[in-house]
Amino acid sequence: MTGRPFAPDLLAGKRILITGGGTGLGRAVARHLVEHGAQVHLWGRRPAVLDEAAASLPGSVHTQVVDVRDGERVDEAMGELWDEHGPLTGVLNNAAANFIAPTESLSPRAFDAVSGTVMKGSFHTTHGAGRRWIAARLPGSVVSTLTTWVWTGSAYVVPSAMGKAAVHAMTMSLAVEWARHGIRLNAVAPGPIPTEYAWQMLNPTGKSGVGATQADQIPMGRMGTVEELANLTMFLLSDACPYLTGQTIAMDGGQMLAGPGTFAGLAEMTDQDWADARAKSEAATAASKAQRGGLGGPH
Ligand SMILES: CCCCCCCCCCC/C=C/C(=O)SCCNC(=O)CCNC(=O)[C@H](O)C(C)(C)COP(=O)(O)OP(=O)(O)OC[C@H]1O[C@@H](n2cnc3c(N)ncnc32)[C@H](O)[C@@H]1OP(=O)(O)O
Ligand SMILES: NC(=O)C1=CN([C@@H]2O[C@H](COP(=O)(O)OP(=O)(O)OC[C@H]3O[C@@H](n4cnc5c(N)ncnc54)[C@H](OP(=O)(O)O)[C@@H]3O)[C@@H](O)[C@H]2O)C=CC1
Repeated sequence: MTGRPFAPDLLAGKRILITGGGTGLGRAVARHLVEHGAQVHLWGRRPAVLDEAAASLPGSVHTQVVDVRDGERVDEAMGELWDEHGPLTGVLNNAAANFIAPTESLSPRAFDAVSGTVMKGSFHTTHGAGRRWIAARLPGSVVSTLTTWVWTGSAYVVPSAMGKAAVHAMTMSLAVEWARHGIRLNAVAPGPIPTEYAWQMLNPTGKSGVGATQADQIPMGRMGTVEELANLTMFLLSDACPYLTGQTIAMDGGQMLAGPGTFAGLAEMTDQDWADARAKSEAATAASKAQRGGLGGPH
């Protein structure tokens, strides 16, 4: 039970941009931001999707049609937003593209479509907000939605893993460069949280539901929830901990750390299995001791 740990005015006075905010996690997090007092701006490429999302959300929500890969359009839209509404206080780099494919089958355009959306899109948006914050001597908070692939990589989604790793590098780099301007950069790396569009890209046939999506291979035995992601994101976009910067926080129920090179699978062992294992290993130790002569245990 996640509950609502924050006061309803946690984000009062905040103006936050969510790229890719018309669907999935971006749209769901937008609802939480609005419900905690923020004015929210949604970017995406499909006007009807953005309009529908904005209409479904309570409170102050605005939309702009922006392809984040287009640096000039990002800067233009950022200027319009600031002129019409005032300075942003935060940015959520959420827009992404992805699909599973054997890497050797990818065309140059396919690589660019995925890696460019993640890497260039996050840079253009962060740069557009950051340079305005610096010019106006205003603080700001940037949060990017990454994946645990920034630490592990992932087969069959190489352009996405490369793009996310680049944004992880941007987060650490600009946290240092812009700290003196009061601009913080952090990131979240969620485990699987099922959304319609992402699952069409990542598990299109049902035959592709391997480790990444299997709840029983996650130590906590379940997928993540939108509420958990929203709470972590809101914490980072709020003034709760201004000293926190440059961090990418995994939120995956322990999935990344329970890899096949670890003993995570031993969670299946029963008490009897453990008793049998102990008896076997103690017998091996006893046999070893018998061969040591005078060189027994510690004194
Ligand atoms: C099993 C479930 C796994 C769960 C994982 C759990 C762990 C969590 C980790 C999740 C991490 C990250 C997830 C995400 O990022 S999900 C986001 C998914 N959402 C989207 O992708 C939305 C946006 N997508 C799109 O806009 C499109 O789908 C696309 C990515 C294709 C980009 O569209 P665009 O219009 O820009 O590009 P084109 O259609 O012109 O295509 C460009 C080139 O790409 C080639 N292409 C397209 N699809 C494929 C494919 N499936 N396989 C190979 N190549 C593809 C296309 O042919 C173009 O190339 P060419 O012109 O050379 O032919
Ligand atoms: N779902 C999950 O389990 C996980 C998701 N994530 C990350 O969370 C984020 C959201 O994913 P999720 O909600 O599942 O997926 P969605 O596909 O629903 O969201 C992606 C959004 O990005 C937008 N978008 C794509 N390309 C562009 C572009 N060039 N310019 C502007 N907007 C664009 C899409 O809208 P449109 O097509 O209209 O432009 C869409 O709204 C992503 O960064 C993803 O990598 C990370 C870990 C796990």
